[in-house]
Amino acid sequence: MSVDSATDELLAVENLAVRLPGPDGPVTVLEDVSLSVRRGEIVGIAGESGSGKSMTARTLLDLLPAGAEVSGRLRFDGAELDHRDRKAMHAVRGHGIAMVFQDPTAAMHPMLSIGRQLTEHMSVHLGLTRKQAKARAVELLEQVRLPDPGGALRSYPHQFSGGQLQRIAIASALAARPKLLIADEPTTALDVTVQAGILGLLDSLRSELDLSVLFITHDLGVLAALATHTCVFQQGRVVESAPTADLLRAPEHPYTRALLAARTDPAEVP
Ligand SMILES: Nc1ncnc2c1ncn2[C@@H]1O[C@H](COP(=O)(O)OP(=O)(O)OP(=O)(O)O)[C@@H](O)[C@H]1O
Repeated sequence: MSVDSATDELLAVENLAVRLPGPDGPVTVLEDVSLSVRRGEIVGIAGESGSGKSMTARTLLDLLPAGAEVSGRLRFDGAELDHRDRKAMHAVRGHGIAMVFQDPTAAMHPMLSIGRQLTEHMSVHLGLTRKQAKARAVELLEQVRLPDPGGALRSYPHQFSGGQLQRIAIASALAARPKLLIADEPTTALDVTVQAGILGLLDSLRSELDLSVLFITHDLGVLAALATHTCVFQQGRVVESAPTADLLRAPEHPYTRALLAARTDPAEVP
């Protein structure tokens, strides 16, 4: 590996295994998972429901259920991460890695204005004054191309469309200037055109902020124009890992081929 590619690395996961307690003893949910993300790169994680995509994200964010057994190596931003070191994991979760989910309202309070949600979060976690937090909130909403950021701060979640709410959730996730954004099916609940807007936004943020993105999806096709590299998960393992263009053009693993074949072309739906 050249020096350049070594310093370029933001995240490296090596031989990660996760076991969760079950009624009949520990259940393996991840086995021998390895992947890496460079700075300013979007990497896709694809696989069916239950394949371990979210568990991988939850391991990185230290959000595993109590009693989880984790083994393997995690390296983030040049430092070895010890998943047993709660303080170090907490620091990474707070500042280095942020997450957006399929349902943007999941992390929002329906009765609080967008401004209050964004600024309170920043006052508590980043120690900003009210004025600083408001200025930062406007800046964040501009970054996610939400029209009229000032007006948006005075509005409530129900006044926005699903796509706009997802932009606000992304703005909130960017508040602490994370280096890695984990996006777990962020466009699955959206119309196709709105979906394209969010994908375009993530790619712009990637280049403007040198942000890395781990994009989780069950739809391999979404990754075509977005992710440079894709890992395909099946039953808690990475069965194929390749540059996205190669993987889509010539999938090697039968499971990847099946995933591609299972894609529904909207034009074919009667
Ligand atoms: N709290 C839990 N305790 C035990 N097993 C769990 C728990 N949560 C998830 N699992 C199991 O872990 C495996 C991986 O689940 P995971 O949520 O990572 O899948 P996924 O690929 O993200 O699926 P989806 O697209 O539905 O979110 C599944 O077999 C699931 O049943």
